[in-house]
Amino acid sequence: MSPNLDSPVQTQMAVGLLNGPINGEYHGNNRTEGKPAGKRRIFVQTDTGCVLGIDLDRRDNAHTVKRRLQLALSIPTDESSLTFGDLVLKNDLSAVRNDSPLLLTRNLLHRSSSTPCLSPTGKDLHQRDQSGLIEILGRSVSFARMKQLVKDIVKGINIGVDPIPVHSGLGGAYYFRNKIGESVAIVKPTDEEPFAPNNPKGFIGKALGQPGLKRSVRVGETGFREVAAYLLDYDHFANVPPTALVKITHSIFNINDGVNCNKAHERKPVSKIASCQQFIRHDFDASDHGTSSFPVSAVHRIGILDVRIFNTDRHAGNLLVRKLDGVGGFGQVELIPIDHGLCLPENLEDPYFEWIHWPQASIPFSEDELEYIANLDPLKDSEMLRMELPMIREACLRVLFVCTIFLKEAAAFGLCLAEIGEMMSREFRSRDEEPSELELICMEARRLIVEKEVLTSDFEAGDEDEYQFDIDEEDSESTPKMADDLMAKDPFHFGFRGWNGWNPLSKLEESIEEEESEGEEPSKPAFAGPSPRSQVRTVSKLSMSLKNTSLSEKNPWFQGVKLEGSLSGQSSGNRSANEQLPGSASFVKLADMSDEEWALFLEKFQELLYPAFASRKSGGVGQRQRQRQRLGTSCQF
Ligand SMILES: Nc1ncnc2c1ncn2[C@@H]1O[C@H](COP(=O)(O)OP(=O)(O)OP(=O)(O)O)[C@@H](O)[C@H]1O
Repeated sequence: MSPNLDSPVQTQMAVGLLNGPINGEYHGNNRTEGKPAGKRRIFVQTDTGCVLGIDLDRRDNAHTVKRRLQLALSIPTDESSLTFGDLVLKNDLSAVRNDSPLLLTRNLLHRSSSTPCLSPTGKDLHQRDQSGLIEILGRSVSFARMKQLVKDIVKGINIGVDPIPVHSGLGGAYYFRNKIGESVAIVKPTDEEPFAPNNPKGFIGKALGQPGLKRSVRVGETGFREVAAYLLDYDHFANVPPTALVKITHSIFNINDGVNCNKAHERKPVSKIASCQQFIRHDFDASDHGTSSFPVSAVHRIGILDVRIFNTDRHAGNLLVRKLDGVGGFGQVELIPIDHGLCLPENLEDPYFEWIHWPQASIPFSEDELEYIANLDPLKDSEMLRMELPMIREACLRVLFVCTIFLKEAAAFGLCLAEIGEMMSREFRSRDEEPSELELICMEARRLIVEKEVLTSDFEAGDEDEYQFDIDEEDSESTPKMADDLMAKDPFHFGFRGWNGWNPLSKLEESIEEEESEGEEPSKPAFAGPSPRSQVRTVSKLSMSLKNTSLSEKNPWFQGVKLEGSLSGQSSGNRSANEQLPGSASFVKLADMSDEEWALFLEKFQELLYPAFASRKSGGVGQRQRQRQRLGTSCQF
């Protein structure tokens, strides 16, 4: 078959397991144990959703994989890129582990959201597919429960119990059942997410890997986030149902024909990468019921998880409620958090915490909760996720890092869940979205490290006079053109320099004394290292003051930056998969810092927290009473 990427292909065949060029051997489900050293099996998903299993041996590299895909899918090797999380695989495949899902994207000229999902060619591929109906991708001990679940589903499928499509929600989802017809799992294929090519509900138009419903979460990447939330929920603290990433084959799944997105009429078994979560019997969700019966501890535990993972989609529909009356619960209920596909975004944006105004969230954390929070270790969390979900992007892990530190310090300081959630949430003033206090702290930390770098390099070069001259020139003679140039060079630095002669520090100095005498003596900071209080008070007050100032009013450049997304759209000489995400309306980017800058950033970030919390506490009542004009950004429709 000659390559014709624009022709509609109406049918989709089951996954082909492409063996090595010289009769590579496949070892069924006994993957790692049965394989000779160096053998791995990977799953390659095209940007239109098609999934192919490929056995690799030591000699394979990205080029040989693409060659084999070219034979199967007729995509010329020079017109496609193979990516694995952040990595564009040029040649070396050593970072790719057994059972990893890779993404094959066609280069722009040949990529179109209307391009159909190409079928693997050749009947023998189909016939050689020896992989099981459902295979768990990953080997965490946390998936033990999932193994039994998979067995139950396979038994159901084998005796002809069909899955049931889920009608609610925007994405494709299916209840898979056991042999007696009970729903035991909800399966959400990654290529049926909102906007993904095979979405069954009409929300299509993007290829896998492009920004999705939330701009900081790419299409096709919600599945591993669901798993990340489960894996991070140590000790089942927040009650996230067991969840795993699976490769699953069934004819129920949806394939759009790629031209006008009609469903293919002929249903054939098709393989998908999907999240698979245990089905939890429940009575209603939190949107159907008053929240007063919700246990304080359940709200706290879910809130703690949401803060750690920066959940942008905790709407009431994503909290299942189960009555405990049957077992002597007397009106008590259990909460089950679901749908974590929009957590761990690649940038800080606006989270959505439904619980933020529930009275439970204003009750102080219990001793147990404080102990759980104190024991959280973002370094360990990141290592664990890298190990279990190797496709996870570093940008997501940095968000996890920042949020976990923020939570730990805030809880140790004595803030309650509602206060923490509010500090992480953006506000809308005069129809402008403004950065959250958390974002302002991050922006300030970035500014400080840039400033430190500039000072260090200038000090080393011994040209203090010249530096002073530069500053003066910037301050007095900035024009839009110059501002663009400066932003391109150093957006954070410039963004917080005095604007149009207005120096926020002069205002701030006046209020420091007042506030100190008014406020209670705050508790000790939880972070180790030198007390940052005196050093950082001024800069932190700058952030807090900015929070109470309309940024776009004071700083015309700021608004421009936000609209253009320049803050998040920097590029570097090194091409990485990360760069494919276009600048979004984020105020601060974490992913573009080098390791050294990141370490410095975390140090500055931590230093800035204590004064920020103190400021929050001292102005807390007024702040909380202020009417917050929040526009819902959850994804519930
Ligand atoms: N683990 C579960 N157990 C039982 N029911 C579930 C579970 N997960 C999801 N559901 C049900 O399936 C519905 C759709 O699931 P979910 O909200 O996760 O899908 P979605 O497409 O991501 O939805 P949304 O567009 O609201 O984000 C839910 O409203 C809920 O009723």
